[in-house]
Amino acid sequence: MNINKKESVVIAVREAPFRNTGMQGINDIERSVLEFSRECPKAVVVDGTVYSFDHSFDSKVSQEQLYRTLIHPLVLKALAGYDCTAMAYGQTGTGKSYSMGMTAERMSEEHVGIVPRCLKDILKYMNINDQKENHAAMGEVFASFIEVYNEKAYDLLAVDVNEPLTSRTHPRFTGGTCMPMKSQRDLLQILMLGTKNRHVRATNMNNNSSRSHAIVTIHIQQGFQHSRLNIIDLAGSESIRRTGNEGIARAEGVFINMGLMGINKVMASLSAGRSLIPYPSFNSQCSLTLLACISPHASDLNETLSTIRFAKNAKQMKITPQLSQQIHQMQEMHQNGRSAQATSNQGITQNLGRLRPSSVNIRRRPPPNANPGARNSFSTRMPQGAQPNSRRRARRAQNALLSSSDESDTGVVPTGVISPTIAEFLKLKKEYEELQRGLRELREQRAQQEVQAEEPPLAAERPQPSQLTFREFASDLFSIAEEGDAIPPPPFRLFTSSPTIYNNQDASLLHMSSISSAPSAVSAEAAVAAAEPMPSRLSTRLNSRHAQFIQDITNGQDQRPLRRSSRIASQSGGPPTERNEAAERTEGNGRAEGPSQLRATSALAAIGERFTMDGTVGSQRARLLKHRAELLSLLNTASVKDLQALPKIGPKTAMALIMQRSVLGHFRNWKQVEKLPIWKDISFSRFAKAVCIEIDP
Ligand SMILES: Nc1ncnc2c1ncn2[C@@H]1O[C@H](COP(=O)(O)OP(=O)(O)OP(=O)(O)O)[C@@H](O)[C@H]1O
Repeated sequence: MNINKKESVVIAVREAPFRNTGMQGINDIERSVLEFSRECPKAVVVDGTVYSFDHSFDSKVSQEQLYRTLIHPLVLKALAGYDCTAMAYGQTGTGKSYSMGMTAERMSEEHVGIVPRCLKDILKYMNINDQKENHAAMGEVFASFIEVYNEKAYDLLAVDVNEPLTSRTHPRFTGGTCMPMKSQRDLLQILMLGTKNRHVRATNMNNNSSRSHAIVTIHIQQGFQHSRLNIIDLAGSESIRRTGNEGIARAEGVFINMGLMGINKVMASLSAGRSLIPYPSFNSQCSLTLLACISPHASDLNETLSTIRFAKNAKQMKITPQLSQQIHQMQEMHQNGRSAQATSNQGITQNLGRLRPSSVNIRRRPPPNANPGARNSFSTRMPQGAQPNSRRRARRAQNALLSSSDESDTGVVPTGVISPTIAEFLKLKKEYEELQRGLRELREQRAQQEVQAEEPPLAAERPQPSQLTFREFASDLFSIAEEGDAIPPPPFRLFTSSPTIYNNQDASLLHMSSISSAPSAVSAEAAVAAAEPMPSRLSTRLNSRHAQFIQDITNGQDQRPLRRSSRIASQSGGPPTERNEAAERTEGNGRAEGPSQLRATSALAAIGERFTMDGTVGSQRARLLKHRAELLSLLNTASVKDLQALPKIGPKTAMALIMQRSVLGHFRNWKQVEKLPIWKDISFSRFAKAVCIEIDP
């Protein structure tokens, strides 16, 4: 059986009888706004306008005639293996439930609706009955009954429908309890159970108004073929103003209208040619027959016109019916990634009697090797304007990063590392730059001295302590001893959380350099010992001058005059500042230590530190690693604005960094940072140089 596209969507209108208003004779007075003509059986005239459909039925049409004309062809399609849907749409009280035959009331044959008639024919065609052993049966038939109430799906055949766990299911409900059907009695049972459980309420417009959308699905199992016939009784669209509903009924009305709006959207999608629709009974492969129920009342004209519009739009839907077997095979292919050939026919059989997956709810599978924890992160919105290519590149890079399990990088953030603030970092960076400059000058000076020096005997060359002032010594080393200038702190100590390096006696610094901050505690041996591992590139002369100077300071033989400020400080006995404390410490020598001496001490510390570093690669490396770890910690905590304060980091890079950080959780090591795709415009090495992490110990 081949179905052409035109036959796949069939639209019909049916006129409802006049409502019983309770007012005697009113129906005799009121004229219908609908006109039907025998000459044009497909047309209906609404308020003077002609609308044409596949079928139009006036109020006198019988249930049997309606079924034979409209639904019987659909039954034949279902028996041929196609999924089909018959749906009633329209204003409340216009006979949708009556037409569909959803009620279990005992009624005369003429009033029997579509569902029982469909089942009767299907059982007959399949040679199924409950009298015989069904040896001659061509297959099996099952039925399910579900409702969608307030946007939630309920299995009306569940034992206790009010039990939330058994009745409430996923919104994209695609199946339900399937009962085997062998006779009309079986159907009556499920209709009784279903209608008993279904939400119905008396309203101004209908004494028995359905408050939910109901779906009876007849499953036809013929060998390997499994097709479905969905019969849908939609709740009626209602104007809250006209129904006068309040409370729960009003809320129900809102949900009903929302659900109908959803159907409108699906219809619009199908009209636009989209094929991925997440509804099993309303999709691009499922043949559809729509029965639009309209009211003859002039007072309902707006609702009638709205229903007519809905029916006209429904005709625009692009549906390409496919054999349900093909659909299931496609579904299996998509869901399991297996070939259609491998699809187990047994699986289809097993699906019956329990929830059956949607035949078209195909979702793209995530990449098999994707990190499950990070999968959600990929759905994180990319910055606006990001091109698909850049998104792809970013994803690739992220995958690479996530799959990299290299934890061996020495920049791993140690626990307890305090991240410096951006302000601190920038200050430290400035200090670092000054230090670099100072060291550069020092190297140049040393080079000059080495060229000039003719290596005289040490004893003769070494000046007397009294002859060597701090200024002379410091100028030898740093050329920065001008009063008020900062003394450069030692390298690699800068990038810690403590920015107070200038003109302060940093205890830890001195400790690290093996020289105590108190001159009295600096022994000549310690100083000489600190000076001993003098690097070969320092001249011997410089080395000896340094050692001599340390000894002079230790012995209090420095003859430099005190500065006025220091004298005042020591005399006033004011609050003990660091400087005053230092001054007090020198009381034993009868002299207070002034700023020059403090600078000297700092300079000593710097020199000692440097010597130690030159002599001990391990400590230098440790400081560098600490700096790197701290900076990495900073990258893990700073805001976009703060990150932009870093050198080489603009708004785009900062934003990208934050995004990558949110994807990864945090940067585990510098290798991860280096591999980020954000370094396209500026190379990572330039950034590393700018933030001083490229220094290799
Ligand atoms: N063609 C018809 N012949 C005889 N009675 C009808 C016909 N259409 C509807 N009725 C009667 O009208 C009343 C309302 O019909 P029905 O409950 O089917 O409306 P509905 O559109 O399903 O309303 P709702 O959307 O509120 O559920 C019922 O009592 C029904 O028996």
